[in-house]
Formats: sequence, structure tokens, C-alpha cells
Amino acid sequence: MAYSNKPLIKIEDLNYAYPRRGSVLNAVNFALYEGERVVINGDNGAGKTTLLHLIVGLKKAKKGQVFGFGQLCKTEKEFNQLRAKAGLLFQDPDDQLFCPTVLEDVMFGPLNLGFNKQQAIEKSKQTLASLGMQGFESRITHQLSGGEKRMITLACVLVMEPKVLILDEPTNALDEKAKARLLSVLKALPQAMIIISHDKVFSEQLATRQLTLKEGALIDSETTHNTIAVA
Ligand SMILES: Nc1ncnc2c1ncn2[C@@H]1O[C@H](COP(=O)(O)OP(=O)(O)OP(=O)(O)O)[C@@H](O)[C@H]1O
Repeated sequence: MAYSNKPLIKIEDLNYAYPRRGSVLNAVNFALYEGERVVINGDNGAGKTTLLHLIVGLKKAKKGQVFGFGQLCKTEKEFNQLRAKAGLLFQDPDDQLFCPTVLEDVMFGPLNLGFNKQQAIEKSKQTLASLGMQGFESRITHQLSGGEKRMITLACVLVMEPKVLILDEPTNALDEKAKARLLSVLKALPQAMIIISHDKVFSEQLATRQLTLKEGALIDSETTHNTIAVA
């Protein structure tokens, strides 16, 4: 299929090193285009989460550039603009959930965007239902199971209707039923996405392109035949 030739997200020559650990990313180049679901795999500790955090500006590269929707991002303001359009699902749900109840957590984003309370409730309920999580609205967030928390964090991201989804191991802690539902929800979405996943079957079914992060570099892994409808 023909992709738009303007990347939504582009990184150029990105390098990152941690004190004591040393270099994790070494001149990484990558571009995400409309209509793509790019799955990135790689060994534990390869630097996948680091890469996602650099893309959204939670970490800053010493060398290299991040472009979000055509805009070079250097300042916090520029990364804020990128984050408004690129929703990140954290690897650990506890990093993303901070309200007493599920509904409050999901509503938090829409309220911040300026929706009124009733609109935020409606949007949140619809999103929860689309993930099979109807009935969880008044549950106490910190009492949920790992898999339930994962689905609620997904709702928190999806309710914002971002242009790009950035998902760090979305199937973690999900049982087969929840995983199948997530797969069908993601495949029905028009958004481009970057997904980190160790789950081979899930990746194979979801990805339009698969990459491996190895020794600090992103390399093509396998070709896949999935397609995505461009909105
Ligand atoms: N704050 C930090 N200080 C030092 N080293 C760090 C820090 N954060 C991460 N690392 C190291 O950087 C490397 C890359 O970590 P990262 O979390 O990006 O890997 P990953 O590919 O996402 O791994 P996994 O598949 O296990 O989630 C790892 O060796 C990790 O131990």
C-alpha cells in the first residue's frame, strides 16, 4: 500500500548512554508513517523502553534529533506538543494510574483537554466498554490485578484519541482473552503505532513492520503482510 511520505515521528542519529551501563543506543534512525504499526522487539535490556522515552522527550538524547509531526523537538514545550498527539502506554501501569477510581483515572485526560465532566464521563465509559472493561468505573484502581490495570492504562491512552500510539509491552499481564480483545481493538484503530512486544504471535498478527533493537541499532526483523486502513 502507498504510505504518506511525511513521517509522523522521525528520529535521526539518536545516541544514548547511561552512567555505568554505557551506550544503549548508537546512531539510531527510524521513521513512522501513517498507516504503519511498527513492532520493535529485542533482548531484555536492549534499550527499547529507553528509545520510546527518548521519542516522547521523557529522556533527552545527548546526540541526535527527534521530529514529531514535522517539528524538530528540543525544548520541553516542543516535546509537550508531541506528547499531546502521541499517547504513551508505560511498561508499568503503576507509573500511569494515580486516581482513586478507574473512572477518575480515565477521565483525567479528557478533563485536561477541556471536555466538561459529562462529556469526559461519556468518552471514558465508551472507551472502557470498547476494551471490555465496562463495570470497572467505580473500582479502586490500586486494588486491580495487573492485567486489569493494563487495560485501564490502555483506556487512559485511547480516550485521548492520539494521532500516534506508543505502546510499551501492551500484552504484559494479559490473559489470552484480553490479549485477543486488545489485538482486535488495535487492529481496528486507524492510528499509526509503535509497539514494543516480546509476544511473537501478537506481533506477527499486529505488525505491518517488525524491527529488532540489537547492539544499539534498529534492524529489520521480518516482513509481515498486515495492512492498516489509512484514515
Ligand atoms: N536509569 C538508569 N541507569 C542506568 N542504567 C539504566 C537505567 N535505566 C535503564 N538502564 C539500563 O539500560 C539498558 C536498557 O534499558 P531498557 O529499559 O531501555 O531496556 P529494554 O530493551 O526496554 O528491556 P526489557 O525488554 O527488559 O524491558 C538496560 O541494561 C538497563 O539496565
